[in-house]
Amino acid sequence: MTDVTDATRDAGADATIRQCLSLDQPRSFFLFAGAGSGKTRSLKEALEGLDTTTLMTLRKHSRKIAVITYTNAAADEIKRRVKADPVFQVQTIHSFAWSLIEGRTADIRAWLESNLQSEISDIQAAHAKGRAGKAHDERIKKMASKTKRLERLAEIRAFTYAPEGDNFSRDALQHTEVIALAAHFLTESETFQNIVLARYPFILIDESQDTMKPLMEALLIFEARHRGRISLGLLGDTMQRIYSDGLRDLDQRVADFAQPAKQMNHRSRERIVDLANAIRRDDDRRQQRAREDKPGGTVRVFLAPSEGTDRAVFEAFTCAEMARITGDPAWQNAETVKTLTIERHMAAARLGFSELFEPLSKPDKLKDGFRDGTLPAMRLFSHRVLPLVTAQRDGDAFAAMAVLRDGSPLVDKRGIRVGRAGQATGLDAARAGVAALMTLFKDERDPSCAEVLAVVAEHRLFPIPDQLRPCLPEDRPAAQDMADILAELDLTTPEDTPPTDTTITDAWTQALETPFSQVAHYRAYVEDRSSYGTHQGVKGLEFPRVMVIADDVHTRFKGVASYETLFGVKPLGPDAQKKADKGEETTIERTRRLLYVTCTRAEESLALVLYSEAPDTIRRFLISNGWMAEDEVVIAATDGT
Ligand SMILES: Nc1ncnc2c1ncn2[C@@H]1O[C@H](COP(=O)(O)OP(=O)(O)OP(=O)(O)O)[C@@H](O)[C@H]1O
Repeated sequence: MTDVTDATRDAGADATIRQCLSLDQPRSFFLFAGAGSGKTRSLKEALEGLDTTTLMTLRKHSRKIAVITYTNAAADEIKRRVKADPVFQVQTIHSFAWSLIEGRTADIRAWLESNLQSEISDIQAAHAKGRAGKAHDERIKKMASKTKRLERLAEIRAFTYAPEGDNFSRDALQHTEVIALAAHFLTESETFQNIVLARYPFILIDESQDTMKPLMEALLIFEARHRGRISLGLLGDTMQRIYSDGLRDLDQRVADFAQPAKQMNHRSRERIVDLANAIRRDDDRRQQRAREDKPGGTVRVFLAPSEGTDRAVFEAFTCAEMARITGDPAWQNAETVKTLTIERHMAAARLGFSELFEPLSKPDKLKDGFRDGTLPAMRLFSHRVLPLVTAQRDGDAFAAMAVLRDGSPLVDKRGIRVGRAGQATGLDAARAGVAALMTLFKDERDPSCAEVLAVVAEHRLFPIPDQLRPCLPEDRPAAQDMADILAELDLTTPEDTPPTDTTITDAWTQALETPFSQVAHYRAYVEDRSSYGTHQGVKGLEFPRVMVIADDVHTRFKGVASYETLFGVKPLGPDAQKKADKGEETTIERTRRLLYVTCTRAEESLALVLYSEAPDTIRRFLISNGWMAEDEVVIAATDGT
């Protein structure tokens, strides 16, 4: 018998996956294992390890292996590992869903028609019961726009969809529609199921605990119906489910799947693995082993009162202390410490884009898109104007032209056609617009976003999204002209929302006062290029030094998580208590999972910075629950020093 080592202890899991990925006898599997256990690595190795006969057979019959990742970055990493071999179709869930339904115009139209009709009748029913007021007006608007979309459905020749982009045009589908359509066809259409079976013998999903419920449900139904003809491979960790999109009881839905197990944590040093085990003990009790060649490691908690503590000073002190305790000077270099905050606004303040963040993160219709970088009005600045200005500053005419080609109606061939008699061609107009834009930045000036917007609109450099139109200076005819051009190019949003919502306009009016330089900080942040991340944004990643900041007082979306509740400073509210009694999820479980995800990103050392109304209570919780030793908790004086 060979000796079991850390490297071989979990080898059985990889062997099981290899057996499941068989064209003759495909079997579904569910690899759910803790943080750093090498799930993603197992996925890559399973793909790389496929034998030549299997690959040749797949190619011969134009079949593919679908690999679904949570982010584009993860997809790119896997593509690199499989040397971009087209037999592997690696993409995010939205791209995958779109690849399934793209081109099925008649079916999509029929589904949309019935969906819009039922949405309209739901709104009508609510309308009949409702009273006059804001909601009443909203419903009228919604009904009108949905009715308009319904009437124009027949004219659409082909539906379009950009998994990450702005789905503006009349023929564009929205993200939720694409997911719902794929789920619908997968469960309702036998022909569709046969096409999917013929195309994909194996569908592998990483981070499947967070895969959108409707599609995951549909895949499970589809798999059960065709068991033995397909391998649905699910990888993930229920303890790392951080979005409400994921299927809560996924682990109980896969009783018939092979269930390879893993014990090791290959990422973190022993002390960090011990903490992760302690956090998990109150949940599903799964425990991991650290590698023998990764002993030691450092964990410290830094507690300070939420009132009266200067966050910047306290966090600088934390880094200095961590450098001293670990003997690792990199703790004092902001770029080599990954700082994780629960919400973007905390990072926004620390990164310097608060003036954009404050107004735009409040209104319901803006906050999600703003936070995840998909809000069309924000993208005008972050994904059109910013790269254009950067390219111009760098003297990169090619890059500038690429930005214009991608988004400017002036350079779009339809835009050139719109040029009326006596007007300059689109290209000349674009050049003049860019020159005007760059004058704003002359002599190191940092213009406001409002100034930038005015120039963009006046020169029609880019389409002005609906939400920004009421903010355009009224004395310029460009606003109306732009609306005309948009109507002609059909670049309005599908439901053509009339931009009359004053909350949104007020938010934008305030945000537009922000110096344009903050847009670059914002973009670096949404693209995760800064040294700050959110609890949610770092799944799957790892960093040598991690600082987790928990600051309930500065948490806006109170329902998301509450460290004060997790650590027993605040009790659950009566409603939450009722939920808990019924076995439903509460803030405590959600916060515990977020804490688990963040702490397990650390490889070498971890600092937890907690601001609390009762630091002593937290200290007692941590020590009595065996999460921390006494000398691992550093507590600030009551005045925050
Ligand atoms: N068998 C192994 N031997 C050595 N290193 C490993 C092994 N498996 C994984 N690792 C390393 O451990 C780290 C974590 O692996 P990986 O990211 O695949 O884990 P994961 O289970 O997907 O993590 P998480 O769920 O926390 O995102 C990586 O640096 C990886 O290279």
